[in-house]
Amino acid sequence: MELFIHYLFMPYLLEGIRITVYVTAIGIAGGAVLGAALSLLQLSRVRLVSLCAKVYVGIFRGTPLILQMVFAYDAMPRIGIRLPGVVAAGVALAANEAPFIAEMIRSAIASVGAGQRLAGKTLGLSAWQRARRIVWPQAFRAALPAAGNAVISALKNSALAMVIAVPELTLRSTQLASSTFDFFSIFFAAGVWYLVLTGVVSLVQVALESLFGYDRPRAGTSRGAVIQGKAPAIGVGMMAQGTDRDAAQAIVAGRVTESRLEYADPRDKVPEYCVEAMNLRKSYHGKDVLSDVTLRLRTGTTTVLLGASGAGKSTLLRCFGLLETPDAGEMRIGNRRFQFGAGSAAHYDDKRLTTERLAGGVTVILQNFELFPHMTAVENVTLALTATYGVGRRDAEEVARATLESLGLSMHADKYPRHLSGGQQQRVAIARALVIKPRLLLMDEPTSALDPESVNGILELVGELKKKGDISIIITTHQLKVASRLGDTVVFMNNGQIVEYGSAIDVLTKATDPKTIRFVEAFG
Ligand SMILES: Nc1ncnc2c1ncn2[C@@H]1O[C@H](COP(=O)(O)OP(=O)(O)OP(=O)(O)O)[C@@H](O)[C@H]1O
Repeated sequence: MELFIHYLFMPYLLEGIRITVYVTAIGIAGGAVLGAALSLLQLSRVRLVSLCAKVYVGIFRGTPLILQMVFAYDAMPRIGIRLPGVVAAGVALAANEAPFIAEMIRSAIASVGAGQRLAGKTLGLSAWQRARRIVWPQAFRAALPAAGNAVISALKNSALAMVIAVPELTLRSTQLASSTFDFFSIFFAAGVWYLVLTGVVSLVQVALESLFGYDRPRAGTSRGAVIQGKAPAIGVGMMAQGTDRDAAQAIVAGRVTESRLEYADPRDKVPEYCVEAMNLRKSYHGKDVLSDVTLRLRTGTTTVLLGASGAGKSTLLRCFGLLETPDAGEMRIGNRRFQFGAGSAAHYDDKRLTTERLAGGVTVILQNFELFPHMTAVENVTLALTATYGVGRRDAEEVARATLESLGLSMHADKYPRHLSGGQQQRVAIARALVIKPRLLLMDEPTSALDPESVNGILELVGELKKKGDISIIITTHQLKVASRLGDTVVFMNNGQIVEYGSAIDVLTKATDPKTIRFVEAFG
């Protein structure tokens, strides 16, 4: 035992630990930079670039680290690069770790669903803002466990640096043991030090996971607390009441018009129709999903797109929301006109569609809410105000809290989405959409994931929104209850076509199309 303690704190071995940590640090830092570059290069549209990246991955993943260490130390001087052993070992470790880190980054980014990016688009965020505010923070959290493993494996792999005579912990232990023949005490002490180092990495990993996890408690600001302290108001009809809320709404109104991206269409130039579609067509992989859709929806009304699963409702809604571009046809959203297909000279890229969406005051509430899980409810609602409209953080938060309060969510403003019920999450999604004062609100299956009680709550909420009359709403659903309660107009879709159109009562009770009749009978 005495010998073990003696070796445990022996300066000769402690110096070995310092070198081990140094080699590992070079390996991880270099591997992270190289891995990030590799993950980007592998996605390159230039085939030669992506091919080079893949060849690199193939070579460094397929050969032993020990060979790479020897190669870095022996071969580099032949091309005029002479590195000290410690650095050569770190560089070889970095080159070896890079493909694994690239894979870790790629899978962490892929773990952020497409719906999250789409939700960012509905709020008007640019591609850069979506990456920075939505994708990377979630990918970072997803990568933390794998990153901890990568550091631990680099720490252990650094022992291979002994083959190029780097005096790290393992080499020093070996040298010491071969001169004293006290193998057990020396290797036991070295093993304990490796455990301490990997233990520290694990602790840092756990701390980071908890720091960036979705369960950490979040306190509201003092300004938020003032608004939170009031009795919750149920229903959007109450949004206009109460001086705090008026003030908050006035703030956003003022900031929105001052912001860098004003509505291109003034609100007083209200068109008769909020949406006009002429011969819209859309196909995926050669299969027609929308066929010659022609439709006109009056401004200020609520339209329900009804139909069986796969009828094309969501696709049509995404086209109206400028999240998808039809292959052919014409569309008018508010005062903005769009032409698609052969006769159109317009190029609708991501940036143009975002600008048009903002100009038309269009937003979409996606199926399954798509709240950002790394943000609290109030942060979700604040995002579009700060990122898209340039509202200051404090003002934006005040407006967001007021909006949440008006939807009966003041008690939940500082909770993460995973701590909210389905109905509460849907309300937050509605608050996130309403806070930017849309003129056209598109809701994709807003009640499909909810229990009957929450469905009634959402129907009431949208009903109150309708009463305000300054917003046009389009809802997709396959629930007749939604159509009968909310639809001024009901459109029945089948196989990408509109087969029935009229008032809710007409479509639900006097339909002439056989598919519609069967659907109403089956679900009525
Ligand atoms: N991005 C896509 N790529 C390929 N096919 C797609 C895509 N989006 C939709 N589709 C296909 O288009 C058809 C219509 O889908 P859509 O989601 O519009 O129907 P829906 O009526 O909204 O159905 P649901 O009620 O189940 O949401 C389906 O067959 C679907 O598989």
